[in-house]
Amino acid sequence: MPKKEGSILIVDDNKDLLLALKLYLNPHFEKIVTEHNPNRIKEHLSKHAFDIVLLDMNFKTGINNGNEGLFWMNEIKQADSEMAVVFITGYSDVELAVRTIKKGAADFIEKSWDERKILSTLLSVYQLQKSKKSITQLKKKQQHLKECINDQQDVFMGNSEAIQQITKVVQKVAPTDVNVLILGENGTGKEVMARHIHHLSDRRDEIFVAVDLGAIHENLFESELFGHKKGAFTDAKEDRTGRFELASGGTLFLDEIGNLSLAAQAKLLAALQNREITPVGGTHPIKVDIRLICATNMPLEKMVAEGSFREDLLYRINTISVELPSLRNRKEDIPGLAHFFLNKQSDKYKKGKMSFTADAIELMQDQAWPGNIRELQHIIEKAVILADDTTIDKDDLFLSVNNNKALDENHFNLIDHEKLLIEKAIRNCKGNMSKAAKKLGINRSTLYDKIKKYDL
Ligand SMILES: Nc1ncnc2c1ncn2[C@@H]1O[C@H](COP(=O)(O)OP(=O)(O)OP(=O)(O)O)[C@@H](O)[C@H]1O
Repeated sequence: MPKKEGSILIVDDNKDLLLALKLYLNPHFEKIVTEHNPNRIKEHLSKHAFDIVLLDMNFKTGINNGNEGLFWMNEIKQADSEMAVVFITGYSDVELAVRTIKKGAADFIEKSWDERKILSTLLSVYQLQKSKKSITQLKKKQQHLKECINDQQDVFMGNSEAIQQITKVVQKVAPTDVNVLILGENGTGKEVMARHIHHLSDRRDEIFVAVDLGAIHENLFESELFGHKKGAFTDAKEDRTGRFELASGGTLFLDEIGNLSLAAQAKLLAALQNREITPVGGTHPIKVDIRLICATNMPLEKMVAEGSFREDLLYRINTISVELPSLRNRKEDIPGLAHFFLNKQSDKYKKGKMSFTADAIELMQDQAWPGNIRELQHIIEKAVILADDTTIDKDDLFLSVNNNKALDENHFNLIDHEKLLIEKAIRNCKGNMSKAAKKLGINRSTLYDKIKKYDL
């Protein structure tokens, strides 16, 4: 016996018919409520979430124009516009039936008492109703996801020369459908930039799907990206939609593209060239319409020269490429970013209005930030959590002076670099001068001479 599901309210003035229908339908539906008085329909609807109302067309004897049924259907639709109403009519009146369906009825059944037909009509209306409900639910979820995407647009881009240049390019490129490759060190905001491009594009109301290719096992690459059919391999317990299909209509963001094996690169290239994918175990290809944005922190051109990245794939993904600067190369943006994170975190941890001292800002601008914006964000979050009052000074950042301190890429003064290296070695060796000297490749007395000379 199949699982009983679905609930029906049956409204008819003929009590014998109500009883007969209830007995007959009982094994097939989870809940059946019968009512002979149409005035009580709304009361029933307010008490229970029905899937279908099975409604008599004519209640008053002698009148069979169906108007009464249409009146009650309107009442039902006012209470619940999505409710499926199926009419019961004693008169084989096709015109009337068509009129009811035009007005919003899901279907109609005749009182001719063809049991199988009644059941099959109700079951198919129920299935349709179930699908409609899940579509409504999916739309709500999609709306929620879009709102989350918009939330993530809460970013601080910055005013540095480098960022202004990039913003100009991005504004031109975003509304087109061209593929974009975003380069940059870890934590420089590649995903944030990809979302920003999506947000500025004509696809902004569609989905943005991000895939971290570095986190996908080689064996699962195809199934993850192109989907699979139930039974295609041992663990394929049911059909699965791949990320390409999921992103169709919207933007697909492939992060860490430099991590793909050559075999996976070939499969990806074929999908991008044909703009279609075939799920693992599937028999026919599915068209996909995606805007592709890729990102990596790896030197793809060098990898092409070495043979570990396909040149044709690189050409396909980098119609336009954007290189995000490291944080140490956009120091002018550090105060803005720091304040942006400070406001966000102080709101999150309900710390009230907080501020930095000038020394704290200076210290942050002096750091190397190997983890870039992500690291800055973490440091500020930690400082906000641990702060005793609303002002964050340099000591509250828990960054030791000169820790991670970096010199600008264009700083070529040898002495400055030597000083920095000596400090770093001493710190690394926790003050053990013999070890530090060994690390630096000099003897202990030379190290002391240099410490004295540079007043370290
Ligand atoms: N412009 C920005 N404004 C605000 N926050 C940002 C900005 N750029 C990056 N972030 C924050 O920094 C963190 C890292 O950003 P994101 O994940 O985009 O970097 P990524 O370059 O893609 O990193 P990875 O190379 O590790 O994948 C995120 O928490 C993000 O919210």
